[in-house]
Amino acid sequence: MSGTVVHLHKEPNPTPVPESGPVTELTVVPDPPATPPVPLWVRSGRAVRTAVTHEHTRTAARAMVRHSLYVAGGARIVARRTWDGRTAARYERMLRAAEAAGNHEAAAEWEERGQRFREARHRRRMDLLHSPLDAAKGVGISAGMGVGGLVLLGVAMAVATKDPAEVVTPLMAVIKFINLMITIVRVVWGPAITIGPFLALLALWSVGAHQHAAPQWALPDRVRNGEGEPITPSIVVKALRDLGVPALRRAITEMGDAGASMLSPITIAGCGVEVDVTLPSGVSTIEVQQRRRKLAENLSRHEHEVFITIPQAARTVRLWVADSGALDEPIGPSPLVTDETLTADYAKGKAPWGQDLRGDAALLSLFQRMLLVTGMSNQGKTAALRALALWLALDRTVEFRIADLKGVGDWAMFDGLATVLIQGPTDDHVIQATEMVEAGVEEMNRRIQAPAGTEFPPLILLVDEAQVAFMCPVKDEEKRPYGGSSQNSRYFMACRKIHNQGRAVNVLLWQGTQDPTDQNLPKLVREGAHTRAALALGTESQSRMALGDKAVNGGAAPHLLRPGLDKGTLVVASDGIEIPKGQSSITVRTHYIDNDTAAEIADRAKRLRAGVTTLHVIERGEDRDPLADIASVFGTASRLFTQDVLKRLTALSEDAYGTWTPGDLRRVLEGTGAEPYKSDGRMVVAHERVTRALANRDSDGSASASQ
Ligand SMILES: Nc1ncnc2c1ncn2[C@@H]1O[C@H](COP(=O)(O)OP(=O)(O)OP(=O)(O)O)[C@@H](O)[C@H]1O
Repeated sequence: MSGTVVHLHKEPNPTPVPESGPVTELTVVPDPPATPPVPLWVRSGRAVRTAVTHEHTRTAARAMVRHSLYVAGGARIVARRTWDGRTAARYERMLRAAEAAGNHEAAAEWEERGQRFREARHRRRMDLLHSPLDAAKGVGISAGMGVGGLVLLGVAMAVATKDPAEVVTPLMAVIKFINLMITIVRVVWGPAITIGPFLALLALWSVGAHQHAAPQWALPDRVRNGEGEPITPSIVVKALRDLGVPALRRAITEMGDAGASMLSPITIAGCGVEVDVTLPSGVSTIEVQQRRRKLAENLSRHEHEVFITIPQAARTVRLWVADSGALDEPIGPSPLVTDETLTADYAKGKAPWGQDLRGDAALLSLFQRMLLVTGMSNQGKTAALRALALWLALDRTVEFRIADLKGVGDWAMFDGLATVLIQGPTDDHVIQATEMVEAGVEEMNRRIQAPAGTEFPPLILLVDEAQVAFMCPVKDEEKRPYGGSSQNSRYFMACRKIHNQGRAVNVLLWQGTQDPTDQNLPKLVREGAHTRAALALGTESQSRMALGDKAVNGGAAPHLLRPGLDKGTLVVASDGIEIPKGQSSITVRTHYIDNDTAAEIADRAKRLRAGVTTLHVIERGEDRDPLADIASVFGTASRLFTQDVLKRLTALSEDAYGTWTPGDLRRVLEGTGAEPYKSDGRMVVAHERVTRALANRDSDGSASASQ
């Protein structure tokens, strides 16, 4: 017993090791108890089940059923074809199809054709009534003429050979020939009778196999899952029939094979095919559009590989179906990368942004268009926006002022290229970005007031991650919020002003924003953009915010792009890009330009310019104390004209007061008791009143501070 025990504790007094060395103790491990044998019937059952359910068995069974059914299916097809050929069934079917599709013109035409067919058939049948007599007569005459001819030939031979027996020689030769024929037929007939049915079955099998005339489950895997299957009219019609729209199903069932008359010719379009479907009456385009996933599955495609748009023709949907997997292939590099000599032209040029689904270059005109790019996080919004900016930067007349409210260096390459570059997500950065856009508004106003015909270089105010600005809770000293969308929200109002009037004087706002909501992208701002583009979004309502109702009603569906997989793919609604007639949007797969390459392109753009000094922090008014500054510019004067106050303030700080107007001065002095007033017909400011206002404010401030 002790031999089978394994001690888990250390031996307190280890046995002394004999001098000859340690003794190895062997432990006897008992055999595990023998499992009772599984009864034979259970084992046989298991073996049978494994054999029956094995993939090879199933494939073989499927093949057997399939090939048998091909023969039956082939027979059905041949019978129908024969029936169609001999009766007016085809015309009836086409007539029903045209009626089901609501195409009464075509229905009338098919009815007329059917009528003509029946008349011709009637004539043939009537002819057939007289024909046995005519045929018998014909046979009699030709036989008589044949025998006569042969006898004449025999007579000629008899005269020539002087042998009267020759008269019947030609006749006998023909009789022998007929006899030979009968013998041949007799020999061949037996085997033909035996082989004939097999050949007929083979022919039927071949027709059935060609048409895949077997139930879906019995077809080979390749055909069953439709992988890589080309899109044919019958596949499209079947996909539409099984879409789950009862009216469509009924109409197509009534049409039978003639359902294909709903389709335009299927044409190759880029890495897929395109087909227009004229829907039967009673089926609306929206019903098809809403079932995109089902339609895609019926066509053996993924949802993102089928696009449904509404062209101009009434009751018509346009389907674009990608070749299986083609959309997952990357598109080539941007021409900005491959062509180092590329330059841009703001007014006449178009940015090479990517490719549309047809594989054609997607070129976007940026001329006098406000831009809005939205999308879920990390889908390529910044990259898409930056690609446009990089192209436009190759036009040396364009000035950029950029606020990147994420600030992780995505726009760092614009340092030395943009005149303003704000990078960071804090409230301070939002304040700076707001002031950048407000300065743009001032520039816009200056331009609007310039003499007519003045040319203005393009000024692009670019705010990436603009939602940060809209959501900023900070208020300025006049209690005006920087964020929000109220009438006194500073960022919002500045954007609206640029949207309203900036276009004509080339002051343009480009914004990139994430996950749009009514709060982080107010309606008026999103609708102010002329070019709206969206990467993958979460919901249809976001798509509506991003692109507008019109685009989404017309089939734009960025919410159906696959987050993560469709990075860089945008749905674009703009008149700056060529959109197929009748469509309201276009899907563009953009070229990706990474940070390093972007920096190289930015360097090229910098070389085109004489050297730009980038301002990183905007000199802000509130860093100074306007009232104290006004008080300080009087010197010994008791009062000054408002114009002189402004001049002296500008001399004090060009950045803070260089753009001030008398209105700004009035705004600061309003309510202080030191407002400008008229003296001898000119507006003046009194030194003593300003000093008093400053003293009052300071004492108020200290009073409130001491409370
Ligand atoms: N056109 C494109 N093709 C392929 N991949 C792309 C494309 N554009 C962007 N990507 C990929 O997506 C990643 C994120 O891009 P980007 O930073 O532009 O997204 P974003 O939407 O601005 O992100 P976020 O706003 O959340 O910071 C890139 O690092 C890149 O890998």
